Order: sequence, then C-alpha cells, then structure tokens
Amino acid sequence: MSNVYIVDTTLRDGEQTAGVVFANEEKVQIAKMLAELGVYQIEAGIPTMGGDEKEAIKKICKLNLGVSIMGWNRAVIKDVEESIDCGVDAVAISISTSDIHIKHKLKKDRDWVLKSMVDATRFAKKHNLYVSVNAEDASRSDMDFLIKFAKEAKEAGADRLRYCDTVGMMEPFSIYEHIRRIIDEVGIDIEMHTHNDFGLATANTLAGIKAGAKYAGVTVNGLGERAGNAALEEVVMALKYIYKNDLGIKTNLLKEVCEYVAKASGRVLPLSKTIVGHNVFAHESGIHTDGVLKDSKTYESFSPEEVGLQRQILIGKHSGRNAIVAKFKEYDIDLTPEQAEEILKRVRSLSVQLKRSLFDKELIYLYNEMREEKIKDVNLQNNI
Ligand SMILES: CC(=O)SCCNC(=O)CCNC(=O)[C@H](O)C(C)(C)COP(=O)(O)OP(=O)(O)OC[C@H]1O[C@@H](n2cnc3c(N)ncnc32)[C@H](O)[C@@H]1OP(=O)(O)O
Ligand SMILES: O=C(O)CCC(=O)C(=O)O
Repeated sequence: MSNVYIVDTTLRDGEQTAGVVFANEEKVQIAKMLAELGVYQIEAGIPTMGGDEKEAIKKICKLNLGVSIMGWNRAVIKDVEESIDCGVDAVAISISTSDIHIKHKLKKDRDWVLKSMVDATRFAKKHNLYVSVNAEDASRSDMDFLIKFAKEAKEAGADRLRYCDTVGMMEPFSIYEHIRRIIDEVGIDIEMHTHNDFGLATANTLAGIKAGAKYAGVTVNGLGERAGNAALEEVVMALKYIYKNDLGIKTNLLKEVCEYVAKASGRVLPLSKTIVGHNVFAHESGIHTDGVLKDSKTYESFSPEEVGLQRQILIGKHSGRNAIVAKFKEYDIDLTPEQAEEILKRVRSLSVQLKRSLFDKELIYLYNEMREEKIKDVNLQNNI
C-alpha cells in the first residue's frame, strides 16, 4: 500500500456538527495539536464566511505550523480570493456532482458545474495554490459524469479529487469499485471523505485506501455533519494495525487531542468510544482478565499507552479468581485459593446489589469482613 496522508477537517466539517462552535482560540489550539500529532494537512475553515472564521484561519496560517493549511471554498472565484487573503497554501474547491444536488440544490446543469469547477481551479492554480477539487455527493453521482468531472479537474490543474460520500450511504465493496474506476480511468490522486450515517465511515475510508486513494479526510472524534465523519483516531490506528501501515502519527497524544476537542465541541466522549474511550482498556470478565494478566495481547489489539490510555482491571460480577488474587497482590495480600473463592462470592453478591463493579476500598472492606468473621468462628469454636 502506498503512503497515506491524513487531511484533518475537524475545524471545517467537524465544526459543521449542528450546534458546535469553536472559539477562535480553540481553533488555533486544535490546529497546533493536529500539527504536533503529525497530520499532513489541516482544513482550517471557510474563509468566505468572513469575520471570526477568517480571523482564526489567518492566525493559524501565521503560526507556520509546518503543515499544509487548506481553506474550503465553493467553486466560486470570490470564495477562493477570500482563502488567498487568509494566507493558506491549499484550497478545497467544492461543487456537487450528483443530479439530485445539481437539479434541486444548485438549480443548474452539469455543464455549469464543470465550468464553475474549471474556472475556480484555474484561478487557484494561477495563484500557486495546492488544489483539491471536491466532488460533493460523489457517491450518488452518475459514474460517467464523475469520471468526466475528474478528468476536467485534472486538466485544469487539480492536485487531487476529494470523493465525498456526503450522505454516508456507501458500503466498502462498492466504494472500492468506484475508487478503482476513477484511478484507472483518470489517474488522479484521491482523498476519501466519508460520513457515518450507517456507521461505515471508517470502513469506507479504509476501502477507498485499499483501492488506491492516497488521502484520508478525517475529524477528531468523528465530529461532522449529522452522524459525523470518519474519526482520525480510528483511521490512523486501523491503518497501523489492520493494514500494517504506520503513518508516523504521534498516537500517544491521541487521548489528549480527543479530550480537548470533546471539551471544545461540548460533545463528551462516550466511555466506550473506539480507540480513546476511558473504558476501552478496562477488563472485568474473568476469562478476559486472566488472559490479559498472562499476556495483554490475548484481549487487546494494541497497548493502551500507545494512545495515551491506561489498562484497568475492574473487579465485579463477572470477575474470576485469578483477577481477585492479582488485585489483592497489589496491596501485598497473598490470598489462599479458599480465600479467593470466598471473596469472589462476596464480590458477586455486592456487585449485584450495587449494580456496578467495586472500588478497591470496598474489596479491602470485604476482605476485612471475611477475616473478622473467621476470627469470630474460631473464638466460638473455642468458647472464647
Ligand atoms: C456538504 C458540505 O459540508 S458543504 C459545506 C457546507 N458548509 C457551510 O455551509 C457552512 C458555511 N456556510 C456559509 O457560511 C454560507 O452558507 C455561505 C457563506 C457559504 C454562503 O452563504 P449565503 O450567500 O448566505 O448562501 P446560502 O447559504 O443561503 O445558500 C448557499 C448558496 O450557495 C450555492 N452553492 C452551494 N454549494 C455551492 C457550490 N459548491 N458552488 C457554488 N455555489 C454553491 C447555493 O446554490 C446557494 O446559492 P443561491 O443563493 O443562489 O441559491
Ligand atoms: O468536502 C467537501 O467539499 C464537500 C463537503 C462535505 O463535507 C461532504 O460532501 O461531505
């Protein structure tokens, strides 16, 4: 598999999540974090919105973060001028290619789409910008027209084509076919930009990459329109562990970046959020904890430290003896097999009463309670 480049659009599509707004300083901070993480390109926002949006993009450009900064534009020359005014080195020039959008949203025809895209692309290239031509709603477009669009984009100087699964209705097998066909017939670099309406955004991005796409458009925590986009943390780790393609991203910073974006966006990370959720390395079931204690690879795809997390062994209703013994060892208490068995019974009963796993303090309490009962029994037997 050839090299894959991460294009992060947390500051553009991520902020388009209904109800989400980043403060300007948060946009700047997120850009700094993404640069430190090692992404290839940051889509920083939409310059033609003006005001704060433009100010934040200008600030990000001035930081010289050592990564490409892209401004998002409609296929409108005035939009591209606003991007140039911000100091970006790259522009996204977006226009719909599906008939649904062309007829009902733009109220134009295919020729108008081609001409608008070509004019805006030529204009941007004249200003020495890197250009991604974005085919919005590509996945619902007539493939022959999409091929024509991609060919004209290439001829006009586009550096890549963004294939947008705008409403997230593709599945990996068909997306593979689409991407292969565009690459074979046009020979243009492709960026995958997928949405998660059916929970397939990451899978679709991976399928596109397998077909030869070189760029993965992602957002932190999978923020984005409706159900969101492919999540940066998922795509990076899946590429590393499923496709054995390490992009050199500083994955140990992922947890910190995801938490920052969660706070800035007001969208909390679920405990079991893939890759970075607080509990994705928490084990409670007896068979799992026993395996993990013997060799963590038995039930973990990668080590928690790799993404800035820590492993947790929880003791609760589903625990087994080995986990109990290991937990008490942490407190320098060596349980006999009988004691471990007895504590396990008490753990199960208390867990069901409380409907949760137990805190370490509660375990020590159970241990002390068991010992006191034993002493009482011995005293009774000895008539003391
Ligand atoms: C799928 C996506 O994520 S696309 C990105 C979507 N992001 C956003 O919309 C967030 C930022 N958007 C905005 O701030 C505003 O919508 C602006 C500045 C872009 C435009 O604002 P307005 O001029 O007030 O127009 P409004 O938003 O009401 O309508 C969009 C107009 O752009 C046109 N348009 C939409 N997409 C494109 C395109 N890719 N290329 C050219 N024109 C387009 C629409 O047809 C409509 O034109 P009309 O007014 O002639 O009917
Ligand atoms: O990236 C684009 O230009 C298109 C907008 C988008 O986010 C999408 O189509 O999903």
